[in-house]
Amino acid sequence: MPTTTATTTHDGLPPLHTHKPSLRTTTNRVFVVVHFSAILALLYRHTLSLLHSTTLTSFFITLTFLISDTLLAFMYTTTQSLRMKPIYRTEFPENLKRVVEESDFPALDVFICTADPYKEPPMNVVNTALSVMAYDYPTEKVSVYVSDDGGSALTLFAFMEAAKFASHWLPFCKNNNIVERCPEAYFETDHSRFPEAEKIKIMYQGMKVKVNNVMERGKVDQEYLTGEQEIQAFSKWTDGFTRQDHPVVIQVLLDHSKDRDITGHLMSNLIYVSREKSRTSPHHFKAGALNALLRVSATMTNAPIVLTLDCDMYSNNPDTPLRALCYLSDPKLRSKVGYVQFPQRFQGINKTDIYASEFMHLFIINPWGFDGLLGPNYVGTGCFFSRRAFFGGPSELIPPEIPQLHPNNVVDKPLQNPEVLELANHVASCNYENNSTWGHKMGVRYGSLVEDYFTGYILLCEGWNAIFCNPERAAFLGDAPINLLDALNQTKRWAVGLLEVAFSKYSPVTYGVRAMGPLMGLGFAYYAFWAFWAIPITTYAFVPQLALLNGITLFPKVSDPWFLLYVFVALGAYGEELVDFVLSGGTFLKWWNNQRMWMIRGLSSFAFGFVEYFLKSLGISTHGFNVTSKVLDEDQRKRYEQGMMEFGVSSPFFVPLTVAAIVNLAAFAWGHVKIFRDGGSLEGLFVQMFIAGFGIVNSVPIYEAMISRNDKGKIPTKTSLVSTIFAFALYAVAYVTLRN
Ligand SMILES: O=c1ccn([C@@H]2O[C@H](COP(=O)(O)OP(=O)(O)O[C@H]3O[C@H](CO)[C@@H](O)[C@H](O)[C@H]3O)[C@@H](O)[C@H]2O)c(=O)[nH]1
Ligand SMILES: [Mn+2]
Repeated sequence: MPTTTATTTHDGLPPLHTHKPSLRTTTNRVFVVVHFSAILALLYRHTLSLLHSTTLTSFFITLTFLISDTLLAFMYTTTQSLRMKPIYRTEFPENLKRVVEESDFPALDVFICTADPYKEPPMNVVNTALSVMAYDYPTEKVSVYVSDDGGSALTLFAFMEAAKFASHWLPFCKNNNIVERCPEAYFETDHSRFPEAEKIKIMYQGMKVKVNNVMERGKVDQEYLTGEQEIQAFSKWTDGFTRQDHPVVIQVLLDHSKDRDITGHLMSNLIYVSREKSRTSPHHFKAGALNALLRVSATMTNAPIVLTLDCDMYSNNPDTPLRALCYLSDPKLRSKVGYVQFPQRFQGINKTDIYASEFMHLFIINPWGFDGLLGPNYVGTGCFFSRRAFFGGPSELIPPEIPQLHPNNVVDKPLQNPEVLELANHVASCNYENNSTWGHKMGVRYGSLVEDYFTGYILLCEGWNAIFCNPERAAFLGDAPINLLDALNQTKRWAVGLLEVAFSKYSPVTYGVRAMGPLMGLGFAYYAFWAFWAIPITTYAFVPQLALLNGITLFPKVSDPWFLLYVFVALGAYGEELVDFVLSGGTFLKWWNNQRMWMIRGLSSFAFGFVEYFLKSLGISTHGFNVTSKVLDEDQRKRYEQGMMEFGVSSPFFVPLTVAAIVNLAAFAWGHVKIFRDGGSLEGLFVQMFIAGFGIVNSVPIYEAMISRNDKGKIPTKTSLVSTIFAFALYAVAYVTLRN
């Protein structure tokens, strides 16, 4: 039986949270010993055959499998660390007000990042902001900061409209106790039982039309502006203003000391920030944006709790800050907890999640595993930080360069005080960080395209703990890519960013293990070396098949006892994943697609990520943060909902996938010919036939997209042709090398 440890804050006070270990802990631990022994036996066998290889070809083939299987074993070991002590938490937000007076709740600064109005429609960003402004939290304590790295007047315009709409939307939500506080999501369903709902819906749609008009024109015309103040706000967009080169823009859109909603209640602060940009200084993408916000917010409100959100992650539950507080205000945890991470969960995923973008392992399963150790990784959004965590480890504060940025500083001036605004502008300038430790010892860390992973990891290394909070009703809902190319580009960016950490002096296998112990270190290494999957996946996608085409046997016969070992190792690994996945709330089909996407990424995102990383290290190319598009194409959306894989464009990503699909099919067919026509024995070729067959089953969407589809999402003929040529070339190379 699991033991339940309830944490009571003080004598007699009700508990704020509890947690229990996973029931599978013991099974997991026993299984890893058995399974790992089998893996070692397999590697031993490879080593023996390597030593006894008779020809150069067999030597190289064995070496390839030895390397691939060693990498598989390494990745396997890293994931096991997260199976050793998973825990599940529950919190009791309903008890919070009995433990902490509402007036003692800490203030909350919310950061929302956006970077490009054409890839991240301003109306979506507005929805995210409105959903958090409507939190069930004392309004005077909430400040929402929008960081616009796109430096777009269109986004500012949308937010001016949003500020007006908020004065209707916020009281409507609170007075009617609406759960769904993101207007777009709310109005998707019918709400005729609230008389005002219709009126507000019309208002919302009016705002949408206005914003979309401005978007279409690409600029904010004077006719849309009311009053001197609004005109003034856009005066910074002069002719020389571009997204890469522009001054700081900070605009207070709502000021809680004076702006009231239509029922007369004060509203939370809403502040638009676009940090200064110049082509000559590095801006460090989202990490830079967050650091600028950390400083700007410090000068204006300096709330002790900071929530970071991506523009596409709206709040789906108004009590979320209370849940975070259940941990952040617990006196037993308070001084050690650096952040409380909520999982990324998504809206609009299709029934079987064809692109595996729910990332069940990344966002749910592994965080449970981390949570039983020191805490989950930070995933960039939906995370409540203690501001203090950005300034050195729990026992050693690194003071910022000016006292106003100190996490304990109390801001005693109003938001729009000229001195405050002047300082806010100063700390958002692009030279501010020169000769400072921002991004290195302080704030969000620089040097990786996955600033989230890197920063969370470093905070944990510094001695902070973190909490994984996964309430039943999703706290936040975000957008996932709905076409294959977007999905693969996203994982390629992650793969590159993770390699940047893997090969830095902070590598989890060295630095991480030293700082946090082997289990945490390995858990983080699993991600750092993510791109390494490319090697075994590519090997298994091509080598057994090319050997089969040339009649060469690579694996033990079915009657050989070693065959059983192979079966056990493979089924064990796959089976364990399946059990984990399904018991964590997934379905069999989602799991199936998840494993397919793992292979697809291996052949594309991971492989290309690898190449890109090494080209960059050699100084041959550079890489940037390519923002994922959140714009929905209606046709694409329909195909996505029907579960069709979207190719459409010709991209190098699709070539290895298509080549693999062709080679596997050819090998499988040729294997049959050999067995049935030439009377070959299935015994020896069984494993290779099985692998090719498995490849084929996984490639079904690719065959469909090559041959039987006629919609815009099919594989372009050019890609099919190029891939066929590559497949032949591979065959030719194999023929020449394997047959002698
Ligand atoms: O120069 C930049 C680039 C991006 N962003 C913002 O970063 C967020 C994430 O970008 P997105 O294109 O949505 O990337 P995803 O791959 O979907 O994001 C995941 O991966 C990122 C790291 O690669 C993390 O920052 C995110 O939180 C995490 O959800 C968005 O809000 C962007 O507006 C900026 O503010 N400035
Ligand atoms: Mn995103």
